[in-house]
Amino acid sequence: MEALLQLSGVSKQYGKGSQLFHAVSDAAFSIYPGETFGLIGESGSGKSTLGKMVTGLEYPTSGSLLYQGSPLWNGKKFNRRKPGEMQIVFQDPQSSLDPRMKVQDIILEPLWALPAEERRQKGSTERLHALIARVGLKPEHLPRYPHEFSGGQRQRIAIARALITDPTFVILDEPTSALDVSVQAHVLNLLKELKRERGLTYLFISHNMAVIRYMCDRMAVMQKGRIVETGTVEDIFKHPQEAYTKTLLSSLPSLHKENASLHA
Ligand SMILES: Nc1ncnc2c1ncn2[C@@H]1O[C@H](COP(=O)(O)OP(=O)(O)OP(=O)(O)O)[C@@H](O)[C@H]1O
Repeated sequence: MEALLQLSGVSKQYGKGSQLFHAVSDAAFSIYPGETFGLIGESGSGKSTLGKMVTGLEYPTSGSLLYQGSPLWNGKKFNRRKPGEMQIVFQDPQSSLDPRMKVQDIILEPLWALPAEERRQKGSTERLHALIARVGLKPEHLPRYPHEFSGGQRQRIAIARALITDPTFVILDEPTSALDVSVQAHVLNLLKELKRERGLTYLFISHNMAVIRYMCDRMAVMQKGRIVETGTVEDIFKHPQEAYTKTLLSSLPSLHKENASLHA
């Protein structure tokens, strides 16, 4: 099967000279259609930077990124190919949703990148109402502002916003880390259902092993900008090869409450 996304030798450096900082070094992995690929590592390990490079929010310093076999990045320019095909959901819906915009405008905003006819079709009232109902929102929520909602509801708004373009590939960057544990489980289950219903492929970024185990098929472990281990979630949980992965796994027992709520 052809990879949906294939990274090789992807690096990102910030600063120059004595300030030079290697945020991501030589990252390589492939994500196949229909899978959820997890990226785990502690804070500052470079996960978000990698996610941003995949979507063109940050440009790599070097390396190759292929989407369905075609380069996303040619060394100078990011080639978005089909607008809206790739979307991202960020960790903190409080800061990722524009507080001055109404929910309806926030959800419809990504459609402005599409050609007029497609924008009209995908932005129809019928489709918008069906989508918000699917993520657990109501039509009366549409004229309101983000601050009027709870954290979980705001993340549902962010999910609707990501899905309005009918993407193939969605990057979920710590999508539930800012939420209460009980709300987390609901949002994770919603993401799982949406993936099944829409045939989505996910890159799921998290620092939480329990969440990665619940959500992902395969995973990569990142430490200080480098990918130190890649494999199926089952293999890595049963037979971690790297000391760093073992350390991440050893933090799991303290997360048993989170696990319990995930499986509730
Ligand atoms: N624009 C920037 N300029 C300089 N350094 C940056 C920039 N963006 C990120 N970094 C640094 O790169 C490193 C990796 O950051 P990144 O946000 O990718 O890590 P992360 O694993 O996603 O962590 P977190 O979960 O805390 O977001 C961090 O040390 C960060 O300070």
